[in-house]
Amino acid sequence: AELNSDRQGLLDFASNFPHARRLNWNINTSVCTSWVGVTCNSNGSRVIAIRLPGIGLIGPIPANSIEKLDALQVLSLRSNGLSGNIPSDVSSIPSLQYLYLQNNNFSGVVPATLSHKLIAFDISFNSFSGNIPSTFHNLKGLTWLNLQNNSISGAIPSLDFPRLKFLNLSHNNLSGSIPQNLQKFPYSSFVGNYLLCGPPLNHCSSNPPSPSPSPTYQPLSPPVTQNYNATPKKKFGLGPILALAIGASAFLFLLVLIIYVCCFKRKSNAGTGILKGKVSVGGNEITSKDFGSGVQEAEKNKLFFFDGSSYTFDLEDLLRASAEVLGKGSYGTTYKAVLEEGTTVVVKRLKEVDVGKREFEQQMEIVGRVGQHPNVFPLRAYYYSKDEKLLVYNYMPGGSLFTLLHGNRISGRTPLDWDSRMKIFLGTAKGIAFIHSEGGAKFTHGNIKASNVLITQDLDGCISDVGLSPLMNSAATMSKTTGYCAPEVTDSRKITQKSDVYSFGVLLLEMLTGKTPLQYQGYDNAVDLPRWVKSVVREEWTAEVFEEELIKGQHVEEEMVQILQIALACVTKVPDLRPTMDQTARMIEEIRQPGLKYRASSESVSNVQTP
Ligand SMILES: Nc1ncnc2c1ncn2[C@@H]1O[C@H](COP(=O)(O)OP(=O)(O)OP(=O)(O)O)[C@@H](O)[C@H]1O
Repeated sequence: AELNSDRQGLLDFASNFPHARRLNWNINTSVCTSWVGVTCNSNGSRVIAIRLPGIGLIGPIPANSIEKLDALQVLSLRSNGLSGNIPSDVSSIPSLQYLYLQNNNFSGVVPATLSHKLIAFDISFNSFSGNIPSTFHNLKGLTWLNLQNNSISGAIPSLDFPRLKFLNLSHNNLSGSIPQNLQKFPYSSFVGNYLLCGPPLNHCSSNPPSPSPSPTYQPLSPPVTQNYNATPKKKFGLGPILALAIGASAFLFLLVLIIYVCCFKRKSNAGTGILKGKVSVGGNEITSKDFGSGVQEAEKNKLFFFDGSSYTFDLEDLLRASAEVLGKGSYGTTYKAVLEEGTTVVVKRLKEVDVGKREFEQQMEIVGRVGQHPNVFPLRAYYYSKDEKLLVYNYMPGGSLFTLLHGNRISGRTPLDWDSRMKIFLGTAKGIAFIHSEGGAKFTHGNIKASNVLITQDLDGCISDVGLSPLMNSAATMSKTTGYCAPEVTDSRKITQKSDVYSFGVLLLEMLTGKTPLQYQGYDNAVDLPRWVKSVVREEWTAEVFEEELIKGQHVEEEMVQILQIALACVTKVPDLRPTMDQTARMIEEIRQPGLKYRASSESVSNVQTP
């Protein structure tokens, strides 16, 4: 019954807009699966999000329509031609968390009745007037508030937004001093309010600035009473009048220049979104082929989110985000993208995908399932079109194991201690073992390496890029994995669970030696890390294998030797002699918990020469 009421609300809304026919909201199709821009909860019983950005809706929001959707969490109607007031029954839907109405023609006063659950509220670039209501006080969870470019006047109330991360009140008619608790926001949050003062704008002077204040202007101190009769009136000569005229013209010229510069800046800022083709590399903005270029206009809402993802942005939000290139890997380019509402995600733009839509979607379904293990990095959303394939992940501020191991050394920071390494050995092994248990125990990873082990907040290892190798052109995927690649894998079709075990063995050696596995030249003319380690061990120089800093640690040598044995078992040349990933994980676990009494049944471990 509730879904019926949601459906009716949507139909009542659409009935007001001739363009809405394009939405394909057909009474005979399923609201949750077929209606464009509509998202339901996981059991399909309620509509929780409406995202209709830039689809040409013109006119007022009809009464008695959207307010019927009383489980709605996201309402995005931005970049349309909507006008009139925002019905208070809509803005106060109790479950509403994200309200995006920017870039429309709304007018009237800023809505005072808002859902207490609001996290983001954006009504920028409209024609709202009136004051900022003091009822905003109730919005304790607000992280994003954008009221820029309206005609809002009056003083800024001293609002307490404990979670606010983004604030923009610029280009309104606000006046008075900026409340202290908002002074931490930048100049750009307040600029363009000529009667506003105090940090980060100019300090407030005791005389209210001219021109004369608006009716709601509240002077900071009582106005200075002027006794006009007290001073004798002076007659001005031609000189001062000329000076005044020149001064006034110079001021006008300056004003025009400032307005021009502001407009120009706004235009160029609008181009920093990924869709606009500007991304930054190492902090420098560059123009590059953007990852939105293959997105068709009609497909902008087809971002597929996995269950458990708390993100509420749509594809257009993503494409407008400002982006920074994190790196170019064998599967494509990876971007860190910061969305308008402040969320940071990672977007992988796949190149050379070798499969059709159906196969891609089937693989994504498995990837979604595998991502439920704590040591497997979950995919949050994906987009597929003929020309563009995008994958969305959480951003991990801890970076990858590669940076932790090798980046730290470059920057002179303390190397990873042994306990942390043990935790990462075990976590990563468990993650890969879980991957191998999926897909009828036939699933593989195919690209295990240090940059694909992301580091969680509690310093655990989480294996990323899961399930991508079967999607890719086989030659392309092998280009960057040579140092980790098992000798039998000549192209990606030859990837097996045992070749993953080999790569994991290389990863263990990398963490023991502190050396990168690629093209290592060393003893015995060895060219890769496993061969180098084996040659050193054969010469009974075992201690030389370990990273110097590790040797300094106390009582860990025995554990290090045990891990070395496991690593060498994993990099055994003959695939069948390598342990399984599950066995490997359990062997690592047993080092710290001998009570488990696990012994690998494989002869592989006993084959390894004890160092
Ligand atoms: N979710 C994430 N959070 C933080 N950093 C990430 C994330 N995903 C990837 N990275 C980092 O971004 C960089 C580029 O990643 P990408 O996966 O494109 O390349 P790669 O791991 O070097 O190669 P490959 O494509 O073969 O996996 C790597 O340093 C990687 O560790």
